[in-house]
Amino acid sequence: MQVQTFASYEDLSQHTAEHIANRVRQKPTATLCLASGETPISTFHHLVTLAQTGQVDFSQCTFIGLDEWVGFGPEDEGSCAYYLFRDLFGPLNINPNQIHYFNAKSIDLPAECLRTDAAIAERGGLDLILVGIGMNGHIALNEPGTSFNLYAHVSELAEVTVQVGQKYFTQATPLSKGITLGLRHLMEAREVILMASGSRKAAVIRHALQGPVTEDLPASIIQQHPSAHVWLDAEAGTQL
Ligand SMILES: N[C@@H]1[C@@H](O)[C@H](O)[C@@H](COP(=O)(O)O)O[C@@H]1O
Repeated sequence: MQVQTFASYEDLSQHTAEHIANRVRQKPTATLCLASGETPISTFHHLVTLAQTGQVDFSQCTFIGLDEWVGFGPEDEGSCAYYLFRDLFGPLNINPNQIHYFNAKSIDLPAECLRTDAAIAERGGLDLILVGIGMNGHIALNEPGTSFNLYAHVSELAEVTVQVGQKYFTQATPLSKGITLGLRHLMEAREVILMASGSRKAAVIRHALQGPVTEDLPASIIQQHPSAHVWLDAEAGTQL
């Protein structure tokens, strides 16, 4: 695990975008899984600029969705997919057949999980997964207590996740479950980037990186990944 702290959120975002672009230059058919949430937004803007100025080409990549609130889809403001389409897939003109995203409105969510597991396996695994970290140490929607051995699954959201998740919506929105890639996908990905920004993430980053590896703190598993980068801005790194 390589940990690096950048002076600012901008520096963190630019570095992350350059790294992802480099990987795509090396492997234009890469299978990528990129988190939504606030943290990677500026990274996405940099990626769009790099693509629009001809410095990288995503037209042969496959994008796998990381997670979604059950009952929500790309057309719903506040969903995970909504932000990805708004900030990345839309501006990059990604062809829908390059995107594999959970249908979190499906009446058969276990089948959605199997479909997603199969999509990843068919492509030979994830080349790169970019994740954020929740206030309780969740990764994607793998909440504390989730087995490290799961592939895609439906999760019961923790109370803090429901509360913090309101920031993505313009009005109070009841959330109870998520559909998410599992930590086994994270561990099997060829490369992992965990990004964190802001002082509110400093304590959970310290616990995840310097505490025991435990299912009680899902992000701690990153300590065991052979090719993991943890990239922070100065505020998120203050407790290390
Ligand atoms: N489901 C998302 C995660 O995929 C995200 O990475 C994390 C951090 O979000 P943010 O970047 O907004 O802090 O929590 C959310 O609940």
